[in-house]
Amino acid sequence: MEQPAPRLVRVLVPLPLAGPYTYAAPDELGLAAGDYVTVPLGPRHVRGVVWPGEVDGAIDLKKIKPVLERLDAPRLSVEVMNFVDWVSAYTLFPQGAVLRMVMRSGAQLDPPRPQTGYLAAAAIPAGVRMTPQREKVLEAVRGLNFPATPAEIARRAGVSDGVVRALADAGALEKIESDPDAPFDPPNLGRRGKTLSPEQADAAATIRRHIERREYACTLIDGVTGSGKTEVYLEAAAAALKQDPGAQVLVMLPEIALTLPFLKRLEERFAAAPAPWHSDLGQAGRRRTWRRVADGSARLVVGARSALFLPFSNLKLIIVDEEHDPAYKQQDGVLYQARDMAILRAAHGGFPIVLASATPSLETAVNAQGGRYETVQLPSRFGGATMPDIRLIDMRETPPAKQEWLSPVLIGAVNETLARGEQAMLFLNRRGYAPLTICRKCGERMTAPDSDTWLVEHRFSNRLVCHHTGYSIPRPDTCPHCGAHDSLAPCGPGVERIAEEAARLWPDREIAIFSSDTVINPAAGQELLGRMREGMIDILVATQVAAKGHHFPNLTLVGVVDADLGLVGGDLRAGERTWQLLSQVIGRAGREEKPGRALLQSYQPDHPVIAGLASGDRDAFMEAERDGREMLGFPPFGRLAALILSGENEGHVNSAARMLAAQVPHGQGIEVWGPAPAPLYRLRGSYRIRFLIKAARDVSIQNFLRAWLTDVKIHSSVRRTVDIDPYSFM
Ligand SMILES: Nc1ncnc2c1ncn2[C@@H]1O[C@H](COP(=O)(O)OP(=O)(O)OP(=O)(O)O)[C@@H](O)[C@H]1O
Ligand SMILES: [Zn+2]
Repeated sequence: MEQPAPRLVRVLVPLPLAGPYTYAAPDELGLAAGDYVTVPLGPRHVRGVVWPGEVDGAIDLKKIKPVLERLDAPRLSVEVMNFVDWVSAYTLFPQGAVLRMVMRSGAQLDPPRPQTGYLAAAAIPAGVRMTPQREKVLEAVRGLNFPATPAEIARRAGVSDGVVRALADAGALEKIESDPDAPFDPPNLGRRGKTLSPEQADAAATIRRHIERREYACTLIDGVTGSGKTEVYLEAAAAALKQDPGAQVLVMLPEIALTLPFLKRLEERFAAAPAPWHSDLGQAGRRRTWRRVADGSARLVVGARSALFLPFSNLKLIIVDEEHDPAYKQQDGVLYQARDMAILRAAHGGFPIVLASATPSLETAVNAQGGRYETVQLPSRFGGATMPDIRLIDMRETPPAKQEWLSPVLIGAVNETLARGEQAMLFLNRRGYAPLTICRKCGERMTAPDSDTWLVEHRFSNRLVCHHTGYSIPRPDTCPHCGAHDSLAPCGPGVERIAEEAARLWPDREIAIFSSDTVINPAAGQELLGRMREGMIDILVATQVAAKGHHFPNLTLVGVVDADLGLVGGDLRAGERTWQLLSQVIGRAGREEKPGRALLQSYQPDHPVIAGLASGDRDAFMEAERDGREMLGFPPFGRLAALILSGENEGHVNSAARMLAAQVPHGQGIEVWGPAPAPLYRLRGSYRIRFLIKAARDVSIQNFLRAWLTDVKIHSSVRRTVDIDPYSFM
């Protein structure tokens, strides 16, 4: 008798393959689209997802292998699967590479392993011998409000694991088996937020109307720094959560430094901690959030850009805070713009999205002007606080002392501020001590051996570091080129050097550096921010990590050490970015009753960006930016894509570039520039060549690239990376 033909399914695995593969679906597994499964792939077993859509007709049944098992996890929703397909079609990265962002390592699909943790026992059994080390453990355990592992307790107590285990064995600690995927407490929706000002209430009502209609709509909250945008969108979040008992809300933030204080704020608002998603979460924390987002029980999620790819079961609102922030662009792996993809997600999911910013991106501003987004405005600070007074310091007229960076005018302002018992921030968006190290003897510049990049001196760690690749070496005593002793001289300042100058000027004051080097983990960041808020720090020397979101009540002076810094280089968004960053930083000053001021040190005070910041005329600046981009047909008036060829064999990279250049297809409304050596021609030992493709708005740049790239076969050692809507031109 003939076997009945097996039912066939498509399975997408989280690998950069062409698309889903076909497998036989054993009846007993009862498979449906969205199920997580294990399938054989060559000699390996891999995890993937049963993908929607028809199996390709021409299939050799003899070659079809069966799905091996179905994994125990809630089905991936059709919406998320569609989203994976759209992101793939938009970015031109394979579906499997996008699915990988949803499935991660796949470890969260393993069955849960109960976690053993310990708390303080009610009493210490008689006869347990106490030692100073054991005392430390007991003290650490008494401070716990959750069962912790022996390793965690040991870390807190500053002893070895063995001490903890011995105490546990002696019965002095209580053993608790806990659910590693413990559900998140539901948000308390009966709790009311802060009483909104009339402007805030209007803004919130507009967004609520979109939520009630259960339709896609994009609303921009355009409000100055400190205007209370957060309170407005929290009202919207509450409304969406109330509307439907299963609804999920995602709040996206550009950076982890912002995430932690924000989690606290939400916890206060909803009397329950939201589900967090960020790089510092650890395996267990990630797993818990992932599983609870998948089963729908995590209703309020706060995360960095990758949170957009969590397996939501019922997402009903997305909020993108600081929507203009360039950190929303993912710069490795699948290259995507999380704000743009969030809008796509909401549009296809048929639910509202909210963007918030004090300095909207030009893309967003143009969409708002064109009526594609609705805008709600908060033109003044909450509670009557005034906007800071902004002044330029012309560095040509009042220069700093030799080998110093603060002009007498800024120094005077800091003195006044400190004398009033207030705090100052000195802002310089450059990590480390000095961006360049030069040999005074032979003129050699210290560069990375495998990249065309300068090595940045870091005094804390006494190393020279490449900021592009992370490569570093101990700071040498002799010049590697001419061998001269003690000849290496730092050129220019980074935050560490500014802090050194500040310590010379204000030796009795408390000075702290806030940058990603000095704040190595979120806990350290929290601690520093706490000290700053409480006024224990007089002068904070900071990079852009301190620029956004923070609220320091007693900070009244912001000094921008080098306002011109971001303007160099031919980046299409250099002016816009400088504007946004400096507006954010300035916005940290005077957020409560004491008025704030900002001083910008500049060697080109007439530059339109610098002059515009000083006059505070955002509309004029945006208008000029807009006209410039429109004239050149740059985004959002046209589309851009970059094609980067890279490889360790320079000859292969060059010939691939020539082949591609020779076969550029003809396309209406499309221009291809290049090939040209990338500004960073050598990076991590690879040679890099770039093309830039510009298309009119109504042309599919993806179709053009697909046609071009599938036709040309290049050497297998050459990597080809497509970057749709590039933000980096290096
Ligand atoms: N309706 C309100 N009632 C009481 N306090 C409020 C209200 N709205 C805002 N605030 C307070 O004002 C300060 C600024 O508000 P918020 O952080 O929401 O502003 P923002 O516009 O998001 O700021 P930024 O863009 O600078 O980060 C916060 O301390 C906040 O708690
Ligand atoms: Zn030398």
